[in-house]
Amino acid sequence: MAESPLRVALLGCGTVGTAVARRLVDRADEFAARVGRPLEVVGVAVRDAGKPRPESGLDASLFTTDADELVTRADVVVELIGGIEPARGLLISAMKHGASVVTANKALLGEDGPRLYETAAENGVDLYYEASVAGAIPLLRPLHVSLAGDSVQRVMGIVNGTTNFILDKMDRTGEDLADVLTEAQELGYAEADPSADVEGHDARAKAAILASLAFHTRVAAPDVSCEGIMSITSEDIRAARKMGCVVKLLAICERRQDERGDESLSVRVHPTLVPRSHPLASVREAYNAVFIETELAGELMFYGQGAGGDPTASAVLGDLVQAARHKVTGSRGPGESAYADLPILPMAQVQTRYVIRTDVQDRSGVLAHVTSVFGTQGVSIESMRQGVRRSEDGLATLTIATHAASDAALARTVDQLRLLDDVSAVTSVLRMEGI
Ligand SMILES: NC(=O)C1=CN([C@@H]2O[C@H](COP(=O)(O)OP(=O)(O)OC[C@H]3O[C@@H](n4cnc5c(N)ncnc54)[C@H](OP(=O)(O)O)[C@@H]3O)[C@@H](O)[C@H]2O)C=CC1
Ligand SMILES: N[C@@H](CC=O)C(=O)O
Repeated sequence: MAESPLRVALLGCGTVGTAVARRLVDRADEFAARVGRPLEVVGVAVRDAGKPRPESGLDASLFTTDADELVTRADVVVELIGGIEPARGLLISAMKHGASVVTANKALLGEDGPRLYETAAENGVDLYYEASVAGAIPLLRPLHVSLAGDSVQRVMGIVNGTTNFILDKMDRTGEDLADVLTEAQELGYAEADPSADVEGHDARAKAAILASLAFHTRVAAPDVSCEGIMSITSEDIRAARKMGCVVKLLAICERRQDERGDESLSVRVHPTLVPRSHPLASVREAYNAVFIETELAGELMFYGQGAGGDPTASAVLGDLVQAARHKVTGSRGPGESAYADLPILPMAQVQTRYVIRTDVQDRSGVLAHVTSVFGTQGVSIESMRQGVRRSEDGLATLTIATHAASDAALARTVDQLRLLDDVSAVTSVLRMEGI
């Protein structure tokens, strides 16, 4: 007798949901072979059930607006709606009804991950979310499973495709941010509300997920210091180019140890100058790349497509197969590990290198005044370069690169610079990594 199918409910049929559905339809036999039983899509919850969706390959009768009912009659629920509610309530209800769940929803995991892990554990079901960070790249399972015997020191990378697409295009064409953002939206990379991308909130949620897995501790999105790319101008990009750098939005999660040996974490997202010779500088378009530094393995780099329907569907479907196999075989995958309970270092104490651009009066004594401000605040200067005097305003650009300094000391330095008569404006302050 033929095996009865495993029931799959899809929540959402947008950019990612459509790609997932299409593949399930086109490769039904392969999925049945991999899982050990056929997968049957028993329903798809959407906002507009009457909208024609021929690209999904699914029968129109499967579409419904009653997601609450749908999740009660599935073995595996795949959530691709996004946002906090109704996604959270639906996932919790699905797990309470005995379904394993797969989601690509980093906003929800960043906000309320522990509640979801607990519900999964209480109900003996799987919760998988590989697609939530870095789209297609197999990253979370290697971090959580493959590196479980090692000790992660640092995770640093480009985890938002939309902002990388924007910064890369600005670098290559000299265009302004607003023009390039529209193109990223049209290509399906951006979130429903693109401010989540450009203000760094999407990368912040991903950094929280990465730090939690890397350091076996609980980090939520609000714990992550976050600056987006809205203030980056084409002038910043040109100036970076002159210095042999590119600007990238990086997520950085680091384990620190003080003199007494006490451990803490720094988790942050901000635009960063990266030398063109660094591998992260060559990450183009909507690609993502993540470096992991561990005690035993050393440096690992993960690279691939971080956004878009098909690439993200790859990760979602991998999770679906895994969850479905467990349903068939009865064995569970790895659960959450959050025993370490490490404190998060406040951003003011985090040490990075900086590049500060100022417009100064081109007259004698100016360099001495500027360097004395840095000296007073204990910020060590690595190099200083003055451009030629501009005919239109008589000012010159002075670019100062620092050695590692705390965020707080740097902020005081910038405040003091702004008070100097010689300094007409501090035009840019950027952190620098990857040297
Ligand atoms: N796009 C990408 O490149 C990536 C996205 N992700 C994540 O994947 C998830 C889905 O993203 P994406 O496919 O781009 O999103 P879309 O906005 O393209 O699609 C969202 C889908 O959810 C449906 N929906 C919205 N609200 C409800 C609701 N209240 N009840 C039922 N259905 C609803 C929409 O229905 P309708 O079609 O009727 O409007 C639509 O089908 C998000 O969590 C996102 O962060 C992760 C990695 C990459
Ligand atoms: N909007 C996100 C989509 C994937 O997570 C991005 O641009 O990376």
